[in-house]
Amino acid sequence: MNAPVLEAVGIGVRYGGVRAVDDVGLTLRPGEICGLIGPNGAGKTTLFDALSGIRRPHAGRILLDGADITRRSPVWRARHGVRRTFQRQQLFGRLTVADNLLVAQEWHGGGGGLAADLLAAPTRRRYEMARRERAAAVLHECGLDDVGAVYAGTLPVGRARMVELARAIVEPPRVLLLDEPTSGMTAGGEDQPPDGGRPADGTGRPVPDVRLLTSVVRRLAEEGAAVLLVEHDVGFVMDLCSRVVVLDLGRVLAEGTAAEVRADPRVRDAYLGTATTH
Ligand SMILES: Nc1ncnc2c1ncn2[C@@H]1O[C@H](COP(=O)(O)OP(=O)(O)OP(=O)(O)O)[C@@H](O)[C@H]1O
Repeated sequence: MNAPVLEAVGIGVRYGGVRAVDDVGLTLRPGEICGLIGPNGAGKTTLFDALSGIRRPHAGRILLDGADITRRSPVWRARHGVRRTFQRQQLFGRLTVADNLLVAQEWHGGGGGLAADLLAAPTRRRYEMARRERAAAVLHECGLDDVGAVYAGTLPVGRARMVELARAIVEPPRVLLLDEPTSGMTAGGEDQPPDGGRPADGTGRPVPDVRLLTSVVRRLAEEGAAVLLVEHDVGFVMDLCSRVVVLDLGRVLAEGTAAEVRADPRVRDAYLGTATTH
């Protein structure tokens, strides 16, 4: 088994008296897609906040390639390949979709930063072209060809979520944390009218966002990224994830393959009885 890329050991996060995350351990290996499920308030987003550096845990350590990054900033983590999307979108609404990706490339180091600015003009142009090609390829893969010039704030929720994903992966991630990525996305069928530039399936209809998302996540994992996703759609999680971790009241209630977790009576009692199972 390959070495973990990201490890969380004994993580604890409190809000005043509330133990939102309590002694949680988690290991992510390159190439795996891991689901994080649990009832509302279980601590999933709080754990994401700790892993991505937005919230400092009061207990525990977070390791990237075995090195302690617990005190590193969110920007440092993003630059080192730990990327996330948010439950409530955080796009730059007054920038175009293409510019949202451009800004992410600068933040994530793909722009070359000051080093690129100081290089001779031909080298700088090569950087610039490579960067634009990567952005165009990711926009295409995410079904966003037709909205590159559109202001991100004007997009419907599902497509804005795809832009968030595109922004997180425009420079290749090592760890990708997706917080409820399918919420607001079309699953396909009659609710999704054809529109120009989007990839079409065999029937000529555009490929639904959820299917695009699935294929992007699988491609990233095949290329060695570790993916952790929070999702209330249990059917989606069970289909996509090789491993599932169940949180309840801030603690890990169960962990295993999708089949193991589904069969666990404690998980059924705490969560699956009430969850969405498409
Ligand atoms: N900013 C905050 N201040 C105080 N308490 C908070 C805050 N954010 C979350 N909590 C509490 O921490 C606990 C964990 O919340 P969290 O949002 O991490 O759960 P979750 O599993 O992501 O829930 P959901 O599925 O509803 O998004 C809950 O009891 C919640 O009320």
